[in-house]
Amino acid sequence: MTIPQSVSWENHTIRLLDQRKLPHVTEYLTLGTVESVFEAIKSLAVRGAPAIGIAAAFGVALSALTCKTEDVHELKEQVFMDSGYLSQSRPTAVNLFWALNRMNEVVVRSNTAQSLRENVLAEALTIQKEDAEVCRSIGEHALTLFQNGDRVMTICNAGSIATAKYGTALAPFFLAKERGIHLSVFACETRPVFQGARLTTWELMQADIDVTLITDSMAAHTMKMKQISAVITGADRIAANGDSANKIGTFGLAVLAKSFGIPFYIAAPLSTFDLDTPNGDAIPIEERDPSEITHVNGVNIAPDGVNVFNPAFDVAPADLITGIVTEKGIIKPDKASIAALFA
Ligand SMILES: CSC[C@@H](O)[C@@H](O)C(=O)COP(=O)(O)O
Repeated sequence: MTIPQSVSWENHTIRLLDQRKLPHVTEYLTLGTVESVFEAIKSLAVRGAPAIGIAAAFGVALSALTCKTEDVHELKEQVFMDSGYLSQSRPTAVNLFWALNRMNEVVVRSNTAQSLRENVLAEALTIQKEDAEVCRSIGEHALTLFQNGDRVMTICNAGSIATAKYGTALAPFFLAKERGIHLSVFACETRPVFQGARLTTWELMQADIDVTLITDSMAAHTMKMKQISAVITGADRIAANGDSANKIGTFGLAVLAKSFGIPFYIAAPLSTFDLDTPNGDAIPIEERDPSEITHVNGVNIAPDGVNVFNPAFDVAPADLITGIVTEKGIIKPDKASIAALFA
């Protein structure tokens, strides 16, 4: 695959693909402070649940490496403070909190300042490496759901740049391509920030995968006219009962899929499940700046002062989800199956 890596660790800094500039400009940010990592996550320079977790993990490594004390207690205090700060960058993707918890555990069990620094960097690199393997497995399982010639709809970008590699919902398309299986993807543009129009189309075109861009409002008509065979999306947080939060518009696709009798799949790693959240109503939904809706590429397209509601995510209830594709296989979206996954 020729798609660039969204996050990497280079020369004691984070090299970050600036996803806000894609597809027309491929530019990298060099992040050397925890504050710059926070800003990169908040402003969507890095986005997608697993990639946010990876960036935050490297942020914790930066915290440890840039704090100059040799007193391990002082160092721990600083790193925990920075970890807490990073946890406030975005509220919905649980991968952020999952990655920070993993990093915090490593901090707790480190006995010297030097070992702490070595351990946190090693853990961040492990989180990244594991995510690539996990995404490939998700792709393998998801590919069993599709047949040569299928037309599949997706929304947002759950691709390679939203993860360490391969993506979640897009992983089966990359694997299908490798194996000569022809799948056509219909990508919803994903207002307001256009992750579908800018990122999903770009990633799939880089890999020479058949992709057609539609606006979000064309989903129902396209399902009918183009004989869409399935919908697959990523997730930002899956509650203990299977309710799944993902990019705004996903809920609508799930309702439409049900109405057309089309299977609706969520593809996500175990790090996206939150067993402490009982159902979708308890998932915190991020609300973002109104300018994301009133402005397109900096141009104001709405009357000044208009009221705006800009939730970044919605929740597809479990009863609309046909199956959740994980690295351990495809499960039913219910409490028992999810509990069994973690048993
Ligand atoms: C593998 S990425 C899964 C989800 O994080 C993705 O579908 C999504 O909703 C991303 O939202 P974003 O606001 O772009 O971070």
